[in-house]
Amino acid sequence: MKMAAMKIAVMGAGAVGCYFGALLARAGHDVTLIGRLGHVEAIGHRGLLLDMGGRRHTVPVAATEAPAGVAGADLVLVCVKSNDTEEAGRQMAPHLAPECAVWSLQNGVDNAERLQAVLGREVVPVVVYVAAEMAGPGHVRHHGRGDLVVGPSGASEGLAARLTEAGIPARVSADALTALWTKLIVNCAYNAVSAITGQAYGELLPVPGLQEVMQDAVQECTAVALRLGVPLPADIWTTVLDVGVAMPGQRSSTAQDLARGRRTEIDHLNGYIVRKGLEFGVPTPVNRAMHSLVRALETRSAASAGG
Ligand SMILES: NC(=O)C1=CN([C@@H]2O[C@H](COP(=O)(O)OP(=O)(O)OC[C@H]3O[C@@H](n4cnc5c(N)ncnc54)[C@H](OP(=O)(O)O)[C@@H]3O)[C@@H](O)[C@H]2O)C=CC1
Ligand SMILES: CC(C)(CO)C(=O)C(=O)O
Repeated sequence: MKMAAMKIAVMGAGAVGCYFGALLARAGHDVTLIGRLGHVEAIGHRGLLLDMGGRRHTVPVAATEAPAGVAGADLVLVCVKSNDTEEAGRQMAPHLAPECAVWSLQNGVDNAERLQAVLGREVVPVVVYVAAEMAGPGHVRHHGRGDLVVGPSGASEGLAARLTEAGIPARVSADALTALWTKLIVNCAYNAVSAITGQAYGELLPVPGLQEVMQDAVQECTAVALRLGVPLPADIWTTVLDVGVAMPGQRSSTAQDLARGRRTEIDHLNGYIVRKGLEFGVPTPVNRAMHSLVRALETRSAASAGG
């Protein structure tokens, strides 16, 4: 028997939100994207463009600037950057239906917790494995993967099954926090270094001494995770190294944000480790240096963007 379509809202119509929103709309779900005017107008005018697998798809989907677009949704996917979490939460809060499930599809380890504090309801952390970018207004380009690891909750299994049917492999795992932390540590190793040097991973890994600096950052992250009681994979450095080796041409999202004059998520990557280190008495000098240097670059790129 065919299951009824779900009503799904995406808060933050950017790369991640448009990619998953497009797949869900194509599978017949009633999707509303909530985003900025340029994207909303383009999507309203000619549909959402999705470049995937060497083809361009035009996906008819509702799009609005109004946070009230979450009203009546069975599921809200929160896909804003980590700096925008609280604001997005405050905007959505008055409109959420009582039974609506809220998932955080964001990098960083505390978005679900921060959103939960604003909304006063459960928010499920979801680890997102995808490479996607906005190619223009209402136009998303998919580069690879597209699977989710979903934190456990009463509704997680049922919803993950529906997403999997829609072509989004989603598995529920009690280890979602460990997976989020592993991703955070990868980001803490590469993102600032790539942003500061302007190099791709295949260029920076062979630089004498740089891997040792990255290893020091990873060791600090591991010490913080241990203090917080978060289990990590046994050889986390191998996991970190493998990511860079597998994508030699990649520059970090932090490097890309800086190049576009956008605020980075560094406060929620190395900056998070520094804050937690201070709170629990764990020294984090390498993460502190990475965080401060990227903040300095942000100031410079904002000043040049302003003229
Ligand atoms: N892109 C990728 O491949 C991956 C990204 N991630 C993570 O996913 C999260 C989302 O990233 P990504 O999709 O790349 O980011 P994007 O910047 O592409 O998308 C976020 C969008 O949400 C908009 N937005 C922010 N606040 C609001 C609001 N209150 N109402 C409406 N729209 C809003 C932003 O607008 P504006 O820019 O004007 O603020 C932006 O257009 C991040 O945490 C990222 O680290 C994880 C895995 C892969
Ligand atoms: C490319 C990757 C996986 C590692 O830095 C990433 O998540 C990012 O750039 O934010």
